[in-house]
Amino acid sequence: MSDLAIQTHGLTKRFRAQVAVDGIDLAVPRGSVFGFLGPNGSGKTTTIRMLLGLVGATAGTARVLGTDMPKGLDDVLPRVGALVEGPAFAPFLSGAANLARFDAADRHASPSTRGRRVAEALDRVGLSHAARKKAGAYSLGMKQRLGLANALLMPRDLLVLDEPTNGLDPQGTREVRSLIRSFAADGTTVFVSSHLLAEVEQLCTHVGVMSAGRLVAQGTLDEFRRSGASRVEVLTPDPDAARAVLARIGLVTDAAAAAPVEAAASAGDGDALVTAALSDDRAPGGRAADDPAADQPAAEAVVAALVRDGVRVRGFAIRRTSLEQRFVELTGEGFDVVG
Ligand SMILES: Nc1ncnc2c1ncn2[C@@H]1O[C@H](COP(=O)(O)OP(=O)(O)OP(=O)(O)O)[C@@H](O)[C@H]1O
Repeated sequence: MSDLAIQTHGLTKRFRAQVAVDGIDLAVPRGSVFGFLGPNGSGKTTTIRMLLGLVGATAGTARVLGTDMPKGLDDVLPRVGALVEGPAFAPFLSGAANLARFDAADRHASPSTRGRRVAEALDRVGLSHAARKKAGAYSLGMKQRLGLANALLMPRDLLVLDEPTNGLDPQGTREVRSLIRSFAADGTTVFVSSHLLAEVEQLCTHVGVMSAGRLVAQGTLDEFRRSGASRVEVLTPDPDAARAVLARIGLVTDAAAAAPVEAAASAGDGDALVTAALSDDRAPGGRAADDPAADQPAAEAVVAALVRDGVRVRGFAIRRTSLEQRFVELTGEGFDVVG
């Protein structure tokens, strides 16, 4: 059995002249909560629609739960719960009656256990109290939870959720996120798209970043945290000697600062800030696989080398690129970072 819940190779979708999804190689590990992150229009929904067989791919392959798609749709879909663009609920039917209708449309679902399935799914998303209320009178958050209940009518190995908190107020957002955490805690793989970096940071173990139809990076969230470029900052009255030492141990120093530094709290008269790039700017899963950062010295070795050569070190810091900056670098676009 493959240890990937979703795997694609060169998956592509063209709408006439426009390439909506451009040859992506996704690898979503089983048991992960995989955040599919990208700005609006970057191709997330189109990818999800291809994975679920709602639209055909122009090129490339996709495997879902170890089965080739769309050939294996009938076998795979019963094991996949999906929330894509909110299911169409009948507003004049109760929440429970809506779920019963969806359940009845599933040929794998036995009618004799329908009532129990519906009640359990409503309970799971905290809607038991509103089971008899008309769906049209539900709040947006309740409708979204009803959609999740619909995805949970049967036991699932994989949940595919397209922007599940879109349009929700903060309370509804919190509820839906905590539900997603509870699904993951049960061992279900969750593939969730979002344009919110904060959401992915809070929820996900893995992340894939889309930009203009391309998957520009993917990996664990921890890999992303470690992947940004770092800079060494040395506050010293001996900037020329410091630069010479940094260059000797293989760091590329920045051009000399134009003026002595006054901002740093520890800066004294004549102190200057010498800076150098510590690690290469690389992304997990990116195509530049060679890793020049592996040869670079550890931070403590930098300090030791400076002191050994008599450089007076009055301040030392490693500054890491923030995750937000990292995503902006990758996508070339600003992200909504709140939410
Ligand atoms: N049926 C279609 N016909 C033509 N173009 C489409 C169609 N569906 C999507 N597109 C285009 O493909 C691109 C990717 O859209 P998609 O909806 O997949 O992005 P997204 O990342 O999900 O964005 P959003 O968060 O806004 O939904 C967009 O430029 C969109 O206009």
